[in-house]
Amino acid sequence: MIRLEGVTKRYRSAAGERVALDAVDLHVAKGQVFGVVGRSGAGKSTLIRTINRLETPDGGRVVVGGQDITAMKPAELRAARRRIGMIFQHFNLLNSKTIAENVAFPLKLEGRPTAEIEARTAELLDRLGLAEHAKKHPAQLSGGQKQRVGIARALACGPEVLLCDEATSALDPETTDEILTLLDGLNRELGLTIVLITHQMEVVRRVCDRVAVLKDGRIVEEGATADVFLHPQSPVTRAMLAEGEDGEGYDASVVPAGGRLAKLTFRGGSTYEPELSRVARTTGVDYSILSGRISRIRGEPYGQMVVAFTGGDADAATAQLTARGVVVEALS
Ligand SMILES: Nc1ncnc2c1ncn2[C@@H]1O[C@H](COP(=O)(O)OP(=O)(O)OP(=O)(O)O)[C@@H](O)[C@H]1O
Repeated sequence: MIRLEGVTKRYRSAAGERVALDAVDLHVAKGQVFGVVGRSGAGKSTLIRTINRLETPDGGRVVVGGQDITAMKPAELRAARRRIGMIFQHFNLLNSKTIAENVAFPLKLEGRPTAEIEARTAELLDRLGLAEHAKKHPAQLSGGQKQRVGIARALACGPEVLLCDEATSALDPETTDEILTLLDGLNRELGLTIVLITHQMEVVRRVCDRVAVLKDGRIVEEGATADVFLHPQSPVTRAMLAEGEDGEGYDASVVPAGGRLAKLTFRGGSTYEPELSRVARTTGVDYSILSGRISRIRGEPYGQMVVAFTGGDADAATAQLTARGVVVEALS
């Protein structure tokens, strides 16, 4: 659905030249929710803005729905942008217009008939739970309500792709959750392809099928969200994940002499199975749990824990756990 091929972007300023994107390749399949994470200055905003050409790359190509966005003339680009909605961190609503007028705005720009504009606007306001606010102005709404107006406006022309530029960064955790639930529903119900950029790993954990990690304008890691979260490869991914977690550390000094330390990852059905006690019974190992958590990544349950094995046959325990689909990583 979306393909970036060798996309490069440089900014020139008095301070010199800055490479914001360095030969980025990316593929987002139709119907996916794709997250791009990275630290401040990594190039996330620049990347997402190349998809609807709010930023024009210096090199490479951006192809959306088979069409090369980078090669388009202005009229073609205007037509292509109808298929690509966008929402923003600070909502970017028109403050002098009512909520209904904000939602109707893209349809008016397109010159759609008044009756159609009214019907479509009413439908969107209803869908996003904003009908009672139609005549209000943005200043009268909460942050979460304003973002829902932003989403309604972005959906007005029936896009296939929704770009979300730090869409929940200005919201409190509860409202963030509400907006993420909404985006998740739009993806599942309408098949909308969503690309979001964020510095919040929790946002990716909640809604993204795949994630790319950006550092200094380059993708340092990319994969299915569960794979990247449970087995991060790059230092920046590990650091960003560690920041969001409480009590993830463990005290290795408590490991009994001769004990073997391992990180165990359970996914899907095995998360709730008593695998450890089964294996302990048959191999005679004892285990102590040093840290652990059970959670979900885009709805899929997983468990991850650090354990110390002592006594019995630790090799057999590792082999049995692996055979049962548990990923065992030796830490000592
Ligand atoms: N218009 C501009 N002129 C000059 N430099 C820019 C411009 N826009 C971005 N940059 C620089 O390009 C780099 C990437 O910026 P970008 O905003 O894409 O990063 P980001 O990951 O979105 O960061 P943040 O999370 O802070 O928004 C940064 O070093 C930034 O200072």
